[in-house]
Amino acid sequence: MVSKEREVAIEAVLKACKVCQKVFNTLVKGETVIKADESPVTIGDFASQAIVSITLKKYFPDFKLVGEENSQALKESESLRKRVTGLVNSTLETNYSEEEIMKAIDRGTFEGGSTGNFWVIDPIDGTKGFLRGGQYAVCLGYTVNGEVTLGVLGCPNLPCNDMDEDGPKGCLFIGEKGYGAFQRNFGSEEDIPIHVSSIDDSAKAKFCESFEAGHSSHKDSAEIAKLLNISLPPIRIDSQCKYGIIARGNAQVYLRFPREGYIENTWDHAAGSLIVKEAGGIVCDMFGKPLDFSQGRKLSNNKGVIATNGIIHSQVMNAIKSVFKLNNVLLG
Ligand SMILES: Nc1ncnc2c1ncn2[C@@H]1O[C@H](COP(=O)(O)O)[C@@H](O)[C@H]1OP(=O)(O)O
Ligand SMILES: [Mg+2]
Repeated sequence: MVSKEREVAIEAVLKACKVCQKVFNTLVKGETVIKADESPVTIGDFASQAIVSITLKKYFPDFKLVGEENSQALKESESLRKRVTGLVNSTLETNYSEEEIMKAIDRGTFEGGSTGNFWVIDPIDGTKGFLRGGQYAVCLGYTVNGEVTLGVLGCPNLPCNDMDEDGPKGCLFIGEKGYGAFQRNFGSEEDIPIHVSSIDDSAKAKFCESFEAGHSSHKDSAEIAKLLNISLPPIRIDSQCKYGIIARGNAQVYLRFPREGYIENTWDHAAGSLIVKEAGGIVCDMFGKPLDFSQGRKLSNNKGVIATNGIIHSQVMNAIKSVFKLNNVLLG
């Protein structure tokens, strides 16, 4: 059974990916002088969130949305407002006013929490990857009583087949609680079931982590990889695409160790973590606690993120424990 939410989420994410690709092709490539407050990524973020919000409203008029963006910057800048409005209208072939676009973006100010149904959107996850022409994702999750039940990731630059850079690119990952995980390539209507890797020997495993060392300690993950006898170099890519490559078996371990004090946002993990779980993997924080999406806009009960194929999960958690004990970090 395919839920209405799932079909709507796919439509919303595909349209948002379209606007992101348009922004990249016309602004990132073409624009040489960019004002700080009107960077392509800012414009793309707002346009993507507006498109997702407008699409959700079409089918679910009372929807609630936890989104990364709000319209404050658009209220303060007429030219930003005009550009975002123009982009949304040209992509959707509509004629929304600037006020309607800002209202759509501001649907994303919902606080989330442990009760009721709401959507969670990261309009462009991996902004640095987006600007580099690397990996980024449009990430849409659906939460029921504090638990993610649906996740769709749109990954416009991700190779469709393994990590084959020479083949076709652009795919969706779809996960629905109890129904498994799927990949749908851009331009196709076929949902291909995906599953985590069956590798049971950590020495043969591949791990992935943030491209940006500032987002996750590369030093700690290298120590953990050494303990696990992982010899292959890490796959470093931006965004929730990392969850996608774990879910389809290109890597077995995703390690995320942010700096002390950093609390993750729910929109950075909602969709991807469900997709890995539905593909047969395990997702938790660095202490082994499940990610708790009932705490509002932040994962305030968690620290770091670990995703594995499940089979080598306990080995990975043991290696994490010993590395952080060695480094005198208090483990819960
Ligand atoms: N210091 C940080 N530590 C961990 N994650 C961060 C940090 N700063 C930003 N992020 C978030 O990490 C996500 C991208 O992570 P990755 O490294 O996996 O690509 C982004 O959503 C980004 O948030 P933002 O969307 O506000 O830029
Ligand atoms: Mg993000």
